[in-house]
Parts: sequence; structure tokens; C-alpha cells
Amino acid sequence: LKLEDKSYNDLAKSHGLYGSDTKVIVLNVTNFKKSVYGTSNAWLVEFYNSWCGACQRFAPMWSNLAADVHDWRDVIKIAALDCADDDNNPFCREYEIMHYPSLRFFSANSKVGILGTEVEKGKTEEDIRHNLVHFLKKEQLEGRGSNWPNIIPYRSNDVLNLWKNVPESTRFAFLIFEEKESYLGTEVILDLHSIKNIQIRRVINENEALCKLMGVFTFPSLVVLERSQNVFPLKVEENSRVLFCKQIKSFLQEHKVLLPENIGNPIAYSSSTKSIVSTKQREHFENAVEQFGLVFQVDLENTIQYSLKSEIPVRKFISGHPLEALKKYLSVLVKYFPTYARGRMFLEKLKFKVQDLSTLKGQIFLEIVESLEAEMKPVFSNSDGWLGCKGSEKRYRGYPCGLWITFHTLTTNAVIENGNDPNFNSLEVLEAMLGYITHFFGCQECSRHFQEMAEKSMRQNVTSPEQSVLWLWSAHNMVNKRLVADLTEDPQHPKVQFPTEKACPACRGPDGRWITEQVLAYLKQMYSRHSIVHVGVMENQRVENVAKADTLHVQAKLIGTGMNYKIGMVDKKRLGWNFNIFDISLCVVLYAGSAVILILVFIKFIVRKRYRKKAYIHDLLGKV
Ligand SMILES: Cc1cc2nc3c(=O)[nH]c(=O)nc-3n(C[C@H](O)[C@H](O)[C@H](O)COP(=O)(O)OP(=O)(O)OC[C@H]3O[C@@H](n4cnc5c(N)ncnc54)[C@H](O)[C@@H]3O)c2cc1C
Repeated sequence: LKLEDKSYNDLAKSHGLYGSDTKVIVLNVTNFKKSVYGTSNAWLVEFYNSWCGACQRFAPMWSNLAADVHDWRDVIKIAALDCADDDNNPFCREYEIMHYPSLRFFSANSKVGILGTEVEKGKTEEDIRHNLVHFLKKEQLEGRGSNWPNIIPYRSNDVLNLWKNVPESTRFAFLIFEEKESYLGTEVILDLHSIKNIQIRRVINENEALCKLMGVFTFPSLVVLERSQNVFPLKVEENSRVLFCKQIKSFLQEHKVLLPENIGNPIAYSSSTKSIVSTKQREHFENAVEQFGLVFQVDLENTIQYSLKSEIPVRKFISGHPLEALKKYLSVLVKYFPTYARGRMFLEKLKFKVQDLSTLKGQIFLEIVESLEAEMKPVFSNSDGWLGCKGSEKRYRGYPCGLWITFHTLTTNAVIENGNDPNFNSLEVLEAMLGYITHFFGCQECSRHFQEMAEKSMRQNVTSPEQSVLWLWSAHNMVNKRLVADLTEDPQHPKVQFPTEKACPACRGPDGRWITEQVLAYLKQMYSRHSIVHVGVMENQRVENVAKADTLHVQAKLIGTGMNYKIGMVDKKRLGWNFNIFDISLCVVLYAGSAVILILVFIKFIVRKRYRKKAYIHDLLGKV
């Protein structure tokens, strides 16, 4: 497949975090195998998830790297694949992508079935580039990449050997003398390899004879040899890749060697790593919808759908601790996830099918979920997208927001419904959440932070039902605090200490300290299953347990926010045999209508009969 880099991105249906303005090649389930396998260049692919904060923060670095090594593209291509895209998700399972972002190196000419080698992300773009150089050197040492520029050090002490096996037209040989561990020589070779009629080779300081011969005693150093045996030592002010490239290029320009345009000038991709939330937006937010704390049923359902159909099945095998965590997660969903009758039955059956297993494949779990869903549909509302968790752009909010509100809903409803039970386990939902976040949540960085928080204070502090709700609230606020002004912060939904002062004036004392009883009351009110907004729920879903009072309460809230939503279905209480008030009313109306029609027909019949009788008598009298 000989596509220019730009064409890959033009063909891609969705770009995820990488638009057409970057040099990152967008791969997907359709083009991945055709592109990556059997090519003369190697590939470095980022498997990421567009909702994952760590991936969003990593994206500018990845784009920078792709721009930086763009001149190496016939040796290595830099690409990315979005595992959050539903089409790509099974593919990420096949490649056993357990966390995001994951970097995989694919050798030149690799065969289909090779899953790539994990590459360390490091902390900086330079770290990844150096790791990449390691991989490329290894490739060539193992005999691959024979058509690549030679990055193996020149070991001979006879410079005449430099001119063997190179085309006649090669005029200059640049020797970069450096220490064994240095990356500079390889990088310069790769940067400038498309310049014709020259060769650039590394000489390491262990080749003492050649160093002596060339009079090189400091490393790195640059020496040029002409075929005619002229030798020019070139002075480079700093040991930098850019300056070495610059020096070689200016030497070549002086000697009238034609240079390809823009060669050896890595174009930096500029992207801010800071949030673009202005102070004004932060202030404006104080007055915005969010402060009313609405929780939408479709967001909760979207969350567990993503978790059950994408996040859990991405694991190839689930056993041991992850399987235990899955069982606990399903158990709390069955108990406390607010859903309709079919949803509840679906969760119960799912839990039942998993509870006795000692090992499970991710793919099998997905099949169980899908077959139960097909058997019992409609199970979910199948809305088009997020409502409360909708971001101002696709990369913001969504699933992680949904996961937070789902777990707040579970902890709160557990306490509201069973908190008075003397056998109530205050840690049950939190332990289930911790297990889920530890073993399944794709955002590795979030998972690590959450585990650290739990380790520090969860089991110690949560000694009563109410404390489970408050612990999660305070843990979430710690994350909010850490993410203020972060790149992942949605400008329309700045990170705040929750609830805002405006939303809950009673939640803070005069000194600004939290009044936890008030916070608890606020959270119980917001996350109670009775407050959940059933907007956007499919017509054939039936809303249970939502009393008229709640409907009015929600309506009032929505009116207060100025949101233009219709409250559908909310006040339709269910009756037996799947009939609701609407069905019954329709029957009564039809019944009454048909009775009226029958009466009218009857009257018409009587009137006509009388009229005919009269006409007959009249006729008879006339004849007489
Ligand atoms: C367990 C977990 C750990 C995470 N850790 C990290 C991390 O370490 N680094 C990172 O970059 N991202 C992390 N994330 C993602 C991050 O916290 C946000 O979810 C993401 O940035 C989306 O933010 P958001 O604006 O939608 O609001 P979110 O923070 O997702 O909040 C969703 C909704 O919850 C409500 N809410 C907010 N705060 C509270 C509170 N204290 N108590 C109750 N309700 C509240 C609000 O209505 C808000 O809209 C984590 C996510 C989860 C689920």
C-alpha cells in the first residue's frame, strides 16, 4: 500500500485526537493490517483512547515526534489508532491493549499476527525518539532494514573502505565521531539520508585507530572526506543534532550539492499543554447549568454500556483478581444501578452467568452481554450521545464523567436504600469501584492516582454508610483540584470544587470550610434515583419508580436552568401486564367512540324508518 501520509488521514473516517494538521498517520481497523504489515519501513503506533486525559496530554508530544522524525518516514512511520472508536475496539482487544496510551513497535516486513513490541513512553519526546533509535539499531543489527541508511558504526580503520559498495556518484562521506551510547550520529544520519550523493556514518570512540588517524580527540566531532581524499574537519559549536545537520547542509551548499527542500528542519507541531479556560469562563460557569447538578439516565446507561461492551471485553483473559472485581462490580450494579425492569433483569442474568466462572475470555464476556441484550431488548436507551456529560468537543468529558456520576449514584443509592440496615457494608460499592478502576479502567494514570488515594484513606476513613458517599465526593474533588488548568479541562465545564458555592450556599461555612452534613444532603438529593432525569430515553422504555412529585421537581429544575428539554414518559406509572395509563385511556376513548357511532347509526335507522312509513301512508292516501 503506497499511500502518502496525508492520504491516510484524508481516508480516515474519524481522526480522534489527530487532525489533518499533524504528521501522525491515522490508522483504523480497515487500514491497519494493510498498512503496517509487509512494508519496508517499520511502524511506531500509539494505541490510545480519545476520552483518556493522559492520551490528550500525550497527543501534542506524539504530534511533535511525528513532525520531528518526518524525514525518517521511509524508515519509520508514526501512527495512531483510537480504541474509543467502536469499530476499532475489537481490534484493540486483539492487540491486547490494556492501558492508554500504549506504544507498539512493528518491525519492517512484519507478518500479520505479530502484535508489536511495547515501547516505553518516557517523559519527553526526546525519550521516545531515543527509544526509537534503539529499536532501529536493533533492527539493522538483526538484518532487517537493509534498504535503510546504514546506522551501524563504521568499524574499519581504513577510510578507503568507505568508498566500497557505494555508488560512483557518492562525492562526500561525513563521519560523526561519538561515544557509543550517543544518539546524535544516528539521528543526523536519519535526518539527512535523503540527500543524494553523500554518505553519513557513525564512528564510535572505541575505533581508536581511526580517531587517531583523523586527529579526533573530542566527541562528538564531524569530519568530511571527499572521494579525492581531501579531508575537512568541520567545527560544530554545540553537540546538538540541529547544529550538526546545519553544518553538513551548509558545507554541501558551498559545494553546490542540491538539497531537497526543508530537509533536516524538523517542523515543530505547536500545541499548548495548558488549559484554555479563561477566568471569565470560570466565573460564567458559576451561573451555568452544571451547578444545578442534574444526572441523566442516558449518561448512566451510556457509561455501563461502554464499560460492559468495550472496556471489560478489551481484556483477552479475565481471571483471578480482575474476575473477582468484575463479579463485585456486577453485583453492585444489580443492587443499586437505577434502571428499568428489563435493564435490571439483564444485569441480574449477566451477574448470574458470570458468578460461577473461574476464568473468562473478554470476547466471551462480550458475547454474553450482546446475546442477553438481544434476548431482552430494549435494555438500554440507545441514545445518540451524552447529555449531562456532553463535552464542548468530542475529546472532552464523556465516559470518565459518566463513570464518576455512576459511582456517585451507586454509593448514594446504597446509603439511601440500605444505609439503615445494621449489616450494611459501607465499603461494598467503593471496593467494587476500586476493583473496576484498578483492573478495567483504561486510563492508567487515573487508575494509579485513584488507587493511591484509596490506599491512603478509603478503608481507614469509611466507617459509616454516609462516609462512603463523602469519601468519594472528597476523592473526586481532589482529582478536580489536580486538573484545574489542565489540557483536558473542557472550557465550558471548568474543574471546580464541587458543589459550587452558588449551587449549595449552605455547604460552606463563613470561613469557607465544608459543612459535610449539608454536602451529604446535597449529594443525596442530586444522585438519588428519584432525581435522575429521564430525558432522551427511548419511547419503548418504561420509567419505573418515578413519582409525579419527582417529575415536577425535575421539571422545575430544568425550567430553572433554562434547558429546553421535554419531559417524556416520566409521569407514566406502570400498571400490570405491561399496560400503562395511556394504553387504558386509549381503550376507554375507543370504546366510547364506537358506542357513540352505534347510537348514531341506530337513530338514523329509526328516523329513516319513520320517514318511509310516513311517505308510504302519504302515497296511499294520495291513491285513495
Ligand atoms: C476514578 C477516576 C479517576 C480519575 N483520575 C484522573 C487523573 O488522575 N487524571 C486525569 O487527567 N483525569 C482523571 N480522571 C478523569 C477526570 O476526573 C474527569 O472525569 C474528566 O476530566 C472529565 O471531566 P468532567 O468535566 O466531565 O467532570 P468530572 O470530573 O468527570 O465530573 C463529572 C460530574 O460529576 C459531578 N461532580 C464533580 N465533582 C464532584 C464531586 N466532588 N462529588 C460529586 N460529584 C461531582 C459534576 O456534576 C460533574 O459534571 C479520572 C476519572 C475517574 C472516573
